[in-house]
Amino acid sequence: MADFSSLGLSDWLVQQCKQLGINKPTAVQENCMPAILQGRDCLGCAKTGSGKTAAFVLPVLQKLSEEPYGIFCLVLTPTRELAYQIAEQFRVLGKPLGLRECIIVGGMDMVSQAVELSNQPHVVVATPGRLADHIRSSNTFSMSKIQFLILDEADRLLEQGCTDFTKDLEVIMGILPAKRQTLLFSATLTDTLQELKSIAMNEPFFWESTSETRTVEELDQRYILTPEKVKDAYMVHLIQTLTDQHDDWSIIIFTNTCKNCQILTMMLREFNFPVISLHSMMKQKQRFANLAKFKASVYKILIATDVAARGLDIPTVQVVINHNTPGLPKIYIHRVGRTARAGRNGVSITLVTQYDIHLVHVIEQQTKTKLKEYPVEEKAVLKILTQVNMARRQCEIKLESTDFDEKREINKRKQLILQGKDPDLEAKRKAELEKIRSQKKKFKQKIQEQVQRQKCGQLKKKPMKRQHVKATE
Ligand SMILES: Nc1ncnc2c1ncn2[C@@H]1O[C@H](COP(=O)(O)OP(=O)(O)OP(=O)(O)O)[C@@H](O)[C@H]1O
Repeated sequence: MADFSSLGLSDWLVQQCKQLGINKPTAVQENCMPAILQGRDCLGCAKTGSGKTAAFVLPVLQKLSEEPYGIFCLVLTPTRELAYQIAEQFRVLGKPLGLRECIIVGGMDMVSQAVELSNQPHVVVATPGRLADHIRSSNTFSMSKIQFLILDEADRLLEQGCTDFTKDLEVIMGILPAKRQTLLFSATLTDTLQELKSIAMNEPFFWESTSETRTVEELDQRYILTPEKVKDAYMVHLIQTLTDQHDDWSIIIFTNTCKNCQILTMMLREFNFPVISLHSMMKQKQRFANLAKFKASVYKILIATDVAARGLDIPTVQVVINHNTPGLPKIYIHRVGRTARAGRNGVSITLVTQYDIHLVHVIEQQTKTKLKEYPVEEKAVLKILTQVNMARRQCEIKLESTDFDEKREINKRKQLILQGKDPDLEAKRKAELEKIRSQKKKFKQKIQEQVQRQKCGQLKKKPMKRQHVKATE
């Protein structure tokens, strides 16, 4: 197996790695770093927790130490928390260089960001929306000398999910030099491979780990089959059991909406669990503060939406619970990848209701693994069922009395405005679409009823015909 020196890193960088316990390159590092150091574009696809960040940070620092000038490297990433994490890796590994990095993400002060950008940092780590805003609104910085463009979680940046980055990416690409190295990394590149290849140029080097499965071997993947109405009781019982048995374990619970995230947090607090939440309706400072408290194990349980599904590297996380079964295998892979990182063990437990069984089958097919049942003592769950459901209802009522829904509406409107859309027109369009859809549904129903009636009529007619024939015979 190669060591970092033989891959082309200078002694100072090898020493920096050692200080962080990074002694031997992982497969993605061993394979991608030489190509990057040779100046090639690179697409790297490796499992969660396999060291993809260092696979691009180390070669960038190596090149920067040889030729430092201007804004040297731009890293784009889908979430704000991830931007801070990546910037920290640059800061720690690049300390001997006196590296100046700057983080450009939404929810933080734009003026101080503009000042930092105009001071020509070596590395900019950004979420696309906020960086595009800076490009649109000021000309106090230049990215024309960029040597490296890195898209971390590249497939997420290109897909048109609930946050669509494509327009912002266009703005950003517009100010970057054509001559640059482009590096794209993710644990799930394959769906968007062709698009990604077109962003990278010069025959990119492509490396994908050859493993059979798409999740790590150290991860024990489980499921619990539960009726929808008993799901929360199963979750409370599960957390109680896990925290009783392992008081040093940290747990992340993923759920599908901000509102659910809020309600579950309130509900688990009723049961005195040390819970904290992370979702996109929280103020950014609160998001960072909560994540920091979870990382420092001040709170052992984090309830989050998919804003925390990708990239976050928190070694103490031993368990991931999916409160809802993810609708896409890709989301499942990233969520459960928050545990069992860098060779450690971990457990994932997915709560599966009667409506989600087909989703589990698709997940199993795509990840090429079989989820095993997690044994639960049903009697114990039934004992707490009424108490849990009552607590949930009370929390729902409490939340309804706050301005949470109103804030959500305002947030939606803000998002639409940022996308250049008129919220009122959009609402009208949505209502019209809904009307058309319901008309279509009614029309379809009518036709079906008619066909059904005709069929019945024919069935009744047929024996009559036979009778008639008989009669004439
Ligand atoms: N060569 C190495 N030896 C040991 N640990 C390493 C090595 N390289 C990176 N690590 C550590 O492994 C952990 C996971 O790395 P990283 O966050 O880069 O994973 P990733 O592949 O980007 O995962 P994800 O797909 O979830 O974003 C980090 O704590 C990092 O410090």
